[in-house]
Amino acid sequence: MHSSSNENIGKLRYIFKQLFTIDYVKSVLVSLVTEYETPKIVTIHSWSIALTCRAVQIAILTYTILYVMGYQKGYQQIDTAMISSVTLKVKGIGISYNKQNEIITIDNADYIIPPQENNALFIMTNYIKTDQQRTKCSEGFDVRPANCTSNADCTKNQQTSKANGRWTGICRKPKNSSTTSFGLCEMEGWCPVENDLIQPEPVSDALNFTIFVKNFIEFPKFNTARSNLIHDSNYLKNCNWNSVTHEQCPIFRVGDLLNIVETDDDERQKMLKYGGVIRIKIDWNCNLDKPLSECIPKYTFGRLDSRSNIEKFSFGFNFRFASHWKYYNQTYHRAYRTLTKAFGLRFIITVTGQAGKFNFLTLTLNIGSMIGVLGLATFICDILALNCGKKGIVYRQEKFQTVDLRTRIEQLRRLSENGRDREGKKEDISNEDTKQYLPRKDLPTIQPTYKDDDV
Ligand SMILES: Nc1ncnc2c1ncn2[C@@H]1O[C@H](COP(=O)(O)OP(=O)(O)OP(=O)(O)O)[C@@H](O)[C@H]1O
Repeated sequence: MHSSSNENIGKLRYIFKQLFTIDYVKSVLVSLVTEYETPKIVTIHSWSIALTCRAVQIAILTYTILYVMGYQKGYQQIDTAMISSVTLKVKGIGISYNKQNEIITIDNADYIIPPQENNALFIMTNYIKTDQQRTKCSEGFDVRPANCTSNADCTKNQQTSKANGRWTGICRKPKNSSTTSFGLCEMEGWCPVENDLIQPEPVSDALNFTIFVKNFIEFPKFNTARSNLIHDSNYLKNCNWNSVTHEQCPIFRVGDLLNIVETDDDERQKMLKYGGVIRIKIDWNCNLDKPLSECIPKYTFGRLDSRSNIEKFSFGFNFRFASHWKYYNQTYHRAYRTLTKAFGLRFIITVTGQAGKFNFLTLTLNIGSMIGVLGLATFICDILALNCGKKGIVYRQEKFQTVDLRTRIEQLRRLSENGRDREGKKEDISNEDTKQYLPRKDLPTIQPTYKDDDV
């Protein structure tokens, strides 16, 4: 076992020595500058394989030219790292009524809360205002645990999270009512408690409010900046966005946006009454190989909240805020506040986009990829030609050339026998390692005594 592995190593050494003589290395170096090698091409005369190959090549070329180069503009460098700034301003006068049914006129400073936000805007279209002061009063009707028949009920349920103030432990009942009748627990805090069980009607004219969207963008890779404002101030002063006639006007009527995002009249009215969230998407898709004036935004709109008939638990959009003031006179001072529960439309503005410009490097890379993908045709046709059909075996024989190691070794052996290497020079066969693989002159056969597997 051990001697046979030594024998194998010896054989390999001999072969390598034969292959890598100094003269051989020299000849390889000379051939590097004097010989050009090219792959052998096998031509197969078969119309079916040829047509398949052409069909695949045409499909690849069509895909590359029409889709990659034409539609995807594979010759352009793309900049998606767009920088954007958005400023929003709303105009319009709204009319609402107070509890005494008096007309209240509100303007943008009243209904835009807060006055400025990042890429968002809230327009208050409905509200419940409650003037309050710090004192003791009954809990709200909608706070269920506040229903009581005795003081004990109010002490027991003190920990409710819906409480509007600190409960005093007293059950307040209407005057002259019996001991068994229901009352409400007393609380200490801002009184009276807000009553939002009756929803007022939304601000009329809210649909005619207009939103001015000012958007600036920059594509830093191409050092190009654009704005959504058209350089025609007379036009801008009088226009309102419309998807057909004024699609580049940056002033949007609230009613038009509601019509786009919600087709149902009843649902639109509920959005004004209970609030809602609307998305304004500004999309810049610029081909900077064309004139810069053609780099214009596209506006799309959508609803970002659930409809009232789908979401029963919580629909619309509302929040509370309070404005505080203090009243002083010579004898006392008191703290007051006006609590407002605001319902309205929240607009979220998102800006997306990309710009493309001709770039030679991108073009050559895509052409290189196309040439690489063309090799797929040969790959597919080779599989078909060599493995499918009756002639497959014939094509395989022609295409693949088997290197017969046994013959090659025999050649080397003969060379050694003559005492000359492949360049015709005298071979040194004095080495013991080499000697053991030389044919033994006393044996009648010239067949090698080792198998392919040994090599
Ligand atoms: N929401 C809007 N609807 C209609 N026009 C608007 C709106 N917002 C602004 N504008 C008008 O667009 C123009 C540019 O507005 P910009 O805010 O830049 O100027 P401004 O003089 O500060 O505006 P203003 O004082 O009228 O609010 C002004 O004529 C302004 O009145």
